[in-house]
Amino acid sequence: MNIFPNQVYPVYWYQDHVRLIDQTHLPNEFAVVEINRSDDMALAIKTMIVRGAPAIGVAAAYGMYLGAREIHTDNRDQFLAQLEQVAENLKATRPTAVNLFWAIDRMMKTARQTVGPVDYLKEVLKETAQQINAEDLETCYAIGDQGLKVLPEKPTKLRLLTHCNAGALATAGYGTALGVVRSAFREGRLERLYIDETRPRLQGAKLTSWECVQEGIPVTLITDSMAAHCMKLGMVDAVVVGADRIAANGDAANKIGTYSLAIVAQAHNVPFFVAAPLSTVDFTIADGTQIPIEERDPVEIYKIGETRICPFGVEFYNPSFDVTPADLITGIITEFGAVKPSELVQFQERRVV
Ligand SMILES: CSC[C@H]1O[C@H](OP(=O)(O)O)[C@H](O)[C@@H]1O
Repeated sequence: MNIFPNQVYPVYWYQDHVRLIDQTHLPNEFAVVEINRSDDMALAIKTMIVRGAPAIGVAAAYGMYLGAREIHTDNRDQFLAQLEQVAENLKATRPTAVNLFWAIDRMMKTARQTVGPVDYLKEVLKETAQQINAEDLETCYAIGDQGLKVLPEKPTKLRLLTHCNAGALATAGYGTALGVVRSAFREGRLERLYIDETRPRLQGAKLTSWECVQEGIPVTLITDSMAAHCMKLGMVDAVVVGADRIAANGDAANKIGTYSLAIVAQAHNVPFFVAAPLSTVDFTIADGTQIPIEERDPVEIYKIGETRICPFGVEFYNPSFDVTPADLITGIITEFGAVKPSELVQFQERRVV
């Protein structure tokens, strides 16, 4: 159940187009962009106007419908062949979050399995994208409440720490890791949320802080390098983060800096939870070594705003994600329950594609 009056929805259908909150403008400007074409949706995903594994899955699903709408043929085989091209264009946007591929594959499967004229296929694709959107919101509510069951029982009011943004802005709404935080806050079980700023794109500082301030959730912003010190001082009762792709053994890819956070949490006996829907679990890969890691433009490192922070002449390395091994993860919180990483396989049959 959502009791937050200021809930935000980063991606949704409106009249005859898709609307996205432009997350590159937050927290200083709340801007909404209208997306009418599949190519524009692909660009919005690539440039992180919309970002966050489940959110880009929902966006890609709508991108598939927008692309279907642009195909002008009554021939089913020609329609499906052109829709496959739309799928490939959307898949080329970002490689790590499996939700993108899960949503696109679900849309393609729906098109192939639907009997009827092309116009009917288009209508079914629109309904499927809207269904994926609605399902993800319900999934986040469920993840939030499943997380409550595994958070430490003491202290009654917890001090949680999160990394990056796994909130409403990264999903269809409510959030995964931040969904657990919201559910804890709703039940009076949250003392404070510590937020890593999350260099280089600062999703923690810009997005997670913004979401929490909107809803009166008490937050403290720290730099990524402060997390170890905070845990050493006993300031954190548990860590809850999101994920972009989880392998069958429970290894989890998430925003760069998550792996080091998990090491520090283990060193200080702080429980470390990954919150994610089943659509984020990739059962086709055995472990995290097979998860593709996106590398982004180095400008994200060397510029803060318009200010260059380093001299010319240096090289850069900008991996956007890292992989936390399953043995550093206390539990994976899904919409069907929280499990040890090794127990994730029990949910494999419940992952809808
Ligand atoms: C709820 S998944 C959010 C996940 O996605 C973020 O990556 P990005 O901002 O690059 O899309 C980050 O890894 C979050 O944990």
